[in-house]
Amino acid sequence: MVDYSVNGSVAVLMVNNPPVNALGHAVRVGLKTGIERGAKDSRVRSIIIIGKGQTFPAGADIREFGKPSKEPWLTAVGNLIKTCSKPVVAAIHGTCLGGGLEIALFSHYRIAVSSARVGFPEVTLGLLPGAGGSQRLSRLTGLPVAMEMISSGRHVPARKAKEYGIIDEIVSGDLLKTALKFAQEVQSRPFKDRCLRYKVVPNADRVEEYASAALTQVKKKYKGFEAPVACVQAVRSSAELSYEEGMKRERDLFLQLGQSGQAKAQQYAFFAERAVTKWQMPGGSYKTAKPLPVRSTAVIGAGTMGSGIAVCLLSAGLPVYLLEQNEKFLQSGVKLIESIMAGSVKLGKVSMETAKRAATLLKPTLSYDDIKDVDLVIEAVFENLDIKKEVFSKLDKICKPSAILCTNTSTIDINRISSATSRPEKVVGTHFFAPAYHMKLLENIYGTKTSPEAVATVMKLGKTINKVPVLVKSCHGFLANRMNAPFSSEAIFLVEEGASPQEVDQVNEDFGMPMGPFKVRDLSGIDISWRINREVAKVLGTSITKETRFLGGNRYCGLNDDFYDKGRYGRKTGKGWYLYEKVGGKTAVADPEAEEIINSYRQSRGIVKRKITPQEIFERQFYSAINEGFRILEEGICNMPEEIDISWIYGFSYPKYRGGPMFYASQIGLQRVYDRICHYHETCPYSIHWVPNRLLKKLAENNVPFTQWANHVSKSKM
Ligand SMILES: CCCCCCCC/C=C\C=C\CC(=O)SCCNC(=O)CCNC(=O)[C@H](O)C(C)(C)COP(=O)(O)OP(=O)(O)OC[C@H]1O[C@@H](n2cnc3c(N)ncnc32)[C@H](O)[C@@H]1OP(=O)(O)O
Repeated sequence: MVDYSVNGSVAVLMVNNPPVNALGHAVRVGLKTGIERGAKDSRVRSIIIIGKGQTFPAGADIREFGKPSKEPWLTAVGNLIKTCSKPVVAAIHGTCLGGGLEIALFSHYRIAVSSARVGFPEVTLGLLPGAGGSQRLSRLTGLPVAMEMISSGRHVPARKAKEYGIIDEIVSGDLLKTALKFAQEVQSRPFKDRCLRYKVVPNADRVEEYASAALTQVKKKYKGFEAPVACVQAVRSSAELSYEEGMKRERDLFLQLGQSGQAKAQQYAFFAERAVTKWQMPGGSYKTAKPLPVRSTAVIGAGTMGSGIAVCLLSAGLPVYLLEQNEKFLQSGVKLIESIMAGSVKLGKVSMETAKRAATLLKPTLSYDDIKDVDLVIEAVFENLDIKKEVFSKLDKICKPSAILCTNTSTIDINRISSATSRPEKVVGTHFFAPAYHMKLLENIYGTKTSPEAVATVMKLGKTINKVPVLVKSCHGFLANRMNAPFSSEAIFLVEEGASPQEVDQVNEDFGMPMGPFKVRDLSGIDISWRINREVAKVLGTSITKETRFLGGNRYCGLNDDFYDKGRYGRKTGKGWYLYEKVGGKTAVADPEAEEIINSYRQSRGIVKRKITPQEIFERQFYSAINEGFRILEEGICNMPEEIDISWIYGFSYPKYRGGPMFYASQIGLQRVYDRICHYHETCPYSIHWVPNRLLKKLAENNVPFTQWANHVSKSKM
């Protein structure tokens, strides 16, 4: 795990633990032994620590977290480096993160190639640097930078790290050769004063000012997360306490966070995000299917979604033909793209160069002929099967045979769309979430005839455009919207029965959702849900009237329709479930007129308002979604609960510190969740989503641990 060799007067400790040289137990033992050996070796006058393969150690081995820790701890290894009688040089390439940066900061010198990045991403795992990083970094960089770096987990490019004082020299050429030269040069220099613990924290007297600014920032930016606040507190202690006391404070905070549910959930989310990249479908998987090259693209439809999707492709450097049916719509799409780009530059999310390049890559057109040679098309027209089929039939005639034809449908079965083409194997769903340029989830959907090659292409495309792609099997609503349906229906049923929109939103926001369901409805537009309901009714061969209380045999609430009838479409009209300061405003306040609409709706239907507890609001929304999640698993719409959780985190901004709805259910205990679902099945009849799922029942009865759920899924499918 750590290879020891001597080159002239320099010992080289080469960490060899692919893929990221994580500092697992064997590596820690190897480093300890290597340092001790180098210190004793009479040929050796200095020591290099370097990573084999693609990176310097990228941190502790996260898989060891939560298991009994085995000595030596990283701190003990670091102390050996720090007190070594010979100077130690960290030679950095790739990603020097977490425990890796701890090792580098314990070393006497740090050199790095310009492509390297350094950082303390522990906060993203619900933790803070636990081996003294919060005490040493501030001594090098000063308090504001240390507070920001550690509480954000940001990866800092080598050049910036040099400016901060973290890196001593940026080197070029072969890293090992350069490091050997550097290590020889430093042999004659005194190095004891290089030890960071003896340095004074710059501007320590301004700690109060820096800490309060940092706390205001993190509480706003990372609302609900515990670790960022603890990170600021740990850095703060480097200025307020002695080094030893600061180390103790850091350790206490580390242990406190380590035992919290948030850390467990965030670490689960880390691995879940990687698990979903290992997709599988009948006939292929990430291992066997090869993606086709995507060098040129087209987006059909320049509305809000189409333009947002174009921004994603353009930002990744892909040429985009933007196709519309008339000049007016086309120009409005181009304007929208320009304004999204300008906004992203202003917010520092996109560089000016990227925006300028994007402008040259955008090709607005009214002609299908222009897109005949593109590698991939994404259709983003109105959510209507007939319109989509018409578009796909045209694409089938025009596009080259190898082109991948994607649809940005949010609900319609891919098989129904692909039936309009002679090449259903090339048709695949790419469901973006609004706003498309911001939300990270890309729900990719395969139909019965979609080829693994087409899937591999859109899974790769997702990564290219900086999304988190999750693969699901086609069905009505797919994964995300299928689970969202009971979740948001229950919100409206709760208001129908007696809760206020504010009470429902508050419960959701207290749980950590960035916005409650009624604020979301106001944002996306009450007219949109009104239209979707009519589409659903049409598919069911019926229509919606004032008397409609059931749709397709399921409970239906017409409150949304009453708001629509009053022209209250949400933010876009300045009023919806809430009142806004202006048309397009963002500040939602309770509105007596909205309350009146709700009251008269209840009266006209003979509904007696009742008091509903926050607990009931929470369970009705989240447990009904979880029940649907198990149904989705049982039907094989996805393969593992991680796919559901990642979809919620990146599609609906579900709080990462709770892991996702399925992980959350595992923490509550499946038997309890199942019992409550049975309870609501009795008390809220007429909603099919409360029929308790069989897979959930089976897993609950057998007390199956979360990690085994996926195995039971495949068995239940056989
Ligand atoms: C009494 C008690 C006293 C207390 C004493 C406490 C002492 C504590 C001391 C130190 C604590 C240190 C804490 C840490 O170091 S926490 C870890 C910090 N590091 C990270 O968070 C980095 C995580 N990794 C990444 O961000 C990326 O993987 C990256 C390194 C940027 C590489 O990205 P990419 O090239 O895209 O590769 P993947 O992300 O797909 O990863 C490839 C596979 O490697 C696995 N992996 C990555 N990092 C780790 C890790 N740190 N530990 C274990 N495994 C890791 C990842 O899961 C992929 O695996 P697979 O291919 O199976 O999916």
